[in-house]
Amino acid sequence: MGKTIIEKLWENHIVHQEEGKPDLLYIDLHLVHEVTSPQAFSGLRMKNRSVRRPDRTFATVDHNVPTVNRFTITDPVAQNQMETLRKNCQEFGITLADIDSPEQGIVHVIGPELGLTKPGMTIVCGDSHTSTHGAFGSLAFGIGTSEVEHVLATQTLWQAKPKTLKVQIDGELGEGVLAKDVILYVLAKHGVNFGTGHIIEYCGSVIENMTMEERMTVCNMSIEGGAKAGLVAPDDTTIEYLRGRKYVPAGEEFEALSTQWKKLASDEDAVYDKEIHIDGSEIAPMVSWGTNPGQTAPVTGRVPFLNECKTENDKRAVESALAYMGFSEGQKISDIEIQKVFIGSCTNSRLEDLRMAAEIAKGRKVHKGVQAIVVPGSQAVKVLAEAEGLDQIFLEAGFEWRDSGCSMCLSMNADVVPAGEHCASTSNRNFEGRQGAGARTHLVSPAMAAAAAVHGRFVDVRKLEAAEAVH
Ligand SMILES: CC(C)[C@H](C(=O)O)[C@@H](O)C(=O)O
Ligand code: SF4
Repeated sequence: MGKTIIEKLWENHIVHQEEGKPDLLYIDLHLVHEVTSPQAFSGLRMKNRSVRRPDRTFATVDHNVPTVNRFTITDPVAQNQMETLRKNCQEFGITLADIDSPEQGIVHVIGPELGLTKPGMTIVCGDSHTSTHGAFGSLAFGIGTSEVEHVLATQTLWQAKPKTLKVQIDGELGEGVLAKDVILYVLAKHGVNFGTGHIIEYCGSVIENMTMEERMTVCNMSIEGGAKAGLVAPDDTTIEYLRGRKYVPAGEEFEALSTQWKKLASDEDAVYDKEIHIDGSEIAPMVSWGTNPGQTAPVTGRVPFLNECKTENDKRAVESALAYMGFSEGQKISDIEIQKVFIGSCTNSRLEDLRMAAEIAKGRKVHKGVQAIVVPGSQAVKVLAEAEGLDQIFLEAGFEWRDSGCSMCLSMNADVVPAGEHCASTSNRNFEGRQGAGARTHLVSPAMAAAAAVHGRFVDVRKLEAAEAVH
């Protein structure tokens, strides 16, 4: 019987295996940020240990960096975490993309951008959205702080082997339907637990036709479906994205690596523990209306009526989401008024995402009473976006143009949504209080977020001009 890419990656990294116990896996790349690493380094220090492979470890600051006046950090907790990471990296010999580095950015944006992320690798980080790196055909997952310490000390990790899940998305996406809509649709249809205990392989024509940026958006939210990780087999798109990047070998070595990478693809006769099939042509631009990413509807739809809930549990979840979000049953998505717009996060803050938002923003104006911020995922994305004039498009339309960081994705820095306000956000999580106490998050694509900024409510990006002719 053939093997899935998931099994191939797993087996390639086993250092030690014993019946009935987790496997010991070798870790190729360990990414580190300021929030989940301080205790891990303290642990090392207490035990008098060093970092086993500083050359396979790379750090940056992202969660609590300010996105305006970035060198004036007023929050003492943020200041302390960043200072601690700086000291730890110096002491243990780890490369740090610090706040003043042109390589600084959200850890899941800079890994791929620098070519640290490569096919065939095991990649870990003390952060749940490490699944993003799976887009490159790597086994990438988030770990806890004690595991961060274990990897720092040994470059290995104990892991029980998860099951395999194939998510095949065939057909073609309609105009205006983006990668974010694809993953939101999967979550709306299959719920936030469909991936529990599994590693997902995404495949099918829709995935094959996606750029690396789009694949990253999809893999990023695997964790929202409960999966351990999500990945896409490497192909020519992957190889062309990586060619010439800073940490990727050049010349003949690159060609040899590319040949190896392609062999990772699942064998024709590989069998998965579970499969999900989706027709891409059914997907519309999506908007989350509730307090988990599965509580999502097409922009043309509405929030549920309570009597549509199939179980008591469902009903309770919908009831509490409606109360938190301030909605009544059956309310139309297009009637939701928004006050904040956040274009950013490791889900949707790469150059392509910003281009798609700018396309909508161009020649339009942010709606009165709406604050809209655009936060590039890395300083490198910022430079590239500015080189093609995207900052000017946004600024002329009334958006704010910021420095890179996690920003409004979670309330760990100054970018917070006030209680009761609705935010159209290109991020990945919408639970209660995520963007600030009482904040109401709606997960959408970059195009949908930009359109919401212009209209002050959700509009169908596929019918933008028609909508504007009416108003
Ligand atoms: C702060 C960090 C531990 C957290 C995570 O692991 O995901 C954050 O990145 C998030 O998105 O909630
Ligand atoms: S952008 Fe958001 S989801 Fe991504 S790492 Fe930062 S806080 Fe987590």
